[in-house]
Amino acid sequence: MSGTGNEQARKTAEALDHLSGFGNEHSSEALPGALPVGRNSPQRAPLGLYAEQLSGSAFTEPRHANRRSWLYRIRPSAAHPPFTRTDNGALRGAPFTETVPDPNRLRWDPLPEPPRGTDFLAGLWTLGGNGDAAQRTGMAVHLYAADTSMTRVFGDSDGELLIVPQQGGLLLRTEFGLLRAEPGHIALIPRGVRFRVELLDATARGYVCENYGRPFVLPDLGPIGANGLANPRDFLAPVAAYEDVTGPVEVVNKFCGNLWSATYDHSPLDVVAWHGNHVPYVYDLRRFNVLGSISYDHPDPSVFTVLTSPSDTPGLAGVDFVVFAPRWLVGEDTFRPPYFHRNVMSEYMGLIEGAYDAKTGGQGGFVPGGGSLHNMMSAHGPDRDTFERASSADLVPQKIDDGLAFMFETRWPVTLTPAAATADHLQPEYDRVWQGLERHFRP
Ligand SMILES: O=C(O)Cc1cc(O)ccc1O
Ligand SMILES: [Fe+2]
Repeated sequence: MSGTGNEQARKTAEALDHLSGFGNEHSSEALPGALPVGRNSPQRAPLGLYAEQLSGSAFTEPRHANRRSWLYRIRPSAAHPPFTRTDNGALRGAPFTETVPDPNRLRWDPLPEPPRGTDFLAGLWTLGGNGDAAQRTGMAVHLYAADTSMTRVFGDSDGELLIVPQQGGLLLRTEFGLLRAEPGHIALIPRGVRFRVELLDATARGYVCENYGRPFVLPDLGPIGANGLANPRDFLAPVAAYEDVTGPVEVVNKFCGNLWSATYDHSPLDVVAWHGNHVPYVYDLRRFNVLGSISYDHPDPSVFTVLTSPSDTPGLAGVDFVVFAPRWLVGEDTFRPPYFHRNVMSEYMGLIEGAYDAKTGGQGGFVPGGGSLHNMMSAHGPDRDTFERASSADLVPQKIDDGLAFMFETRWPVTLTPAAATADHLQPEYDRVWQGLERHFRP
């Protein structure tokens, strides 16, 4: 996309209005009177629009878990030609069965540069995942690298997409309106919602958690109280905005792991008004209210949970999204960085910027745009340099503000795609960060 194109997208992105609040029953109309009052499906919807319900939960799920939106659109979604299979590129879906699950600690450098002309969808590269899209369980880890705005439209029937930009801003044109997601923000596109990604900068890179399971919600706060962690009002949904475009538009649908394409004779981003709670949103991770220990010991990272996808077992997430945001460390007589551990949950970590406090062991390690995978029960923790430094550090209050890292923590091991298992950017020597940890035992 030309510089002018990006400038136009940036101007649009910087002027957006929002609706605030997580999980709210929002409503919005781009034209006055477009939203029916007092009923969802009048005999004739206002302004000659078509009424359509988009369900994100079974009709009969309990009220707290029930998700649906009503869309008032120029043409009904049903007015489309058949979809035919198209190339999946480097995108894969669950079940992941092409490699043997690997118990080793693994770490990758950033993705290589994309070929010129790569849009967000073509730039998606699947690292691995678990569960089964057709069973609506599990998750996948994708990364993306793109240099071109999409002109086509994408929708994922398999799950919701949690997008974590690492470099380059994104303008998300969705059925519900426009959202801006810069590095340090997250964007969530619910299952089935159609959208197009335009680049706000020359290139864009980031991570995507595709969640096949129950939609992400805010974690319960228990004794923390009524406030803290990610506060609901900081989640921003779009206001209605529509494209009244007649002419060929390619629409790509991901269905049970494969991409399917159809050329519509209009843009499906033609929703003039909507109401409901199955809506896309963005959230600025710097708004996260970080809570931690103000006495001793390093708390478990669950205290940094931004969003959680619950399973049928209380407290056991299909996947948690966790952020390691700037914070103070004040623990007394405490080894302050992440401890050595083996976890039944599997941890994929990414770095948006700067450094991560468990991996201070120098250049070429855990770098922005890279990622690490510590699968179920694999032993990991601070690297040698971090351990040595933190074991003898002067325990004055210390501000950690030189990085923004995150974790997708999932209940099942992550099985790699062949592309991830054999990637040139897979670091062959990652194990070495734990070599040379000396024996200090003095019985
Ligand atoms: O492995 C990691 O770096 C993630 C992590 C962070 C932390 O603060 C405690 C446990 C944990 O798994
Ligand atoms: Fe860990």
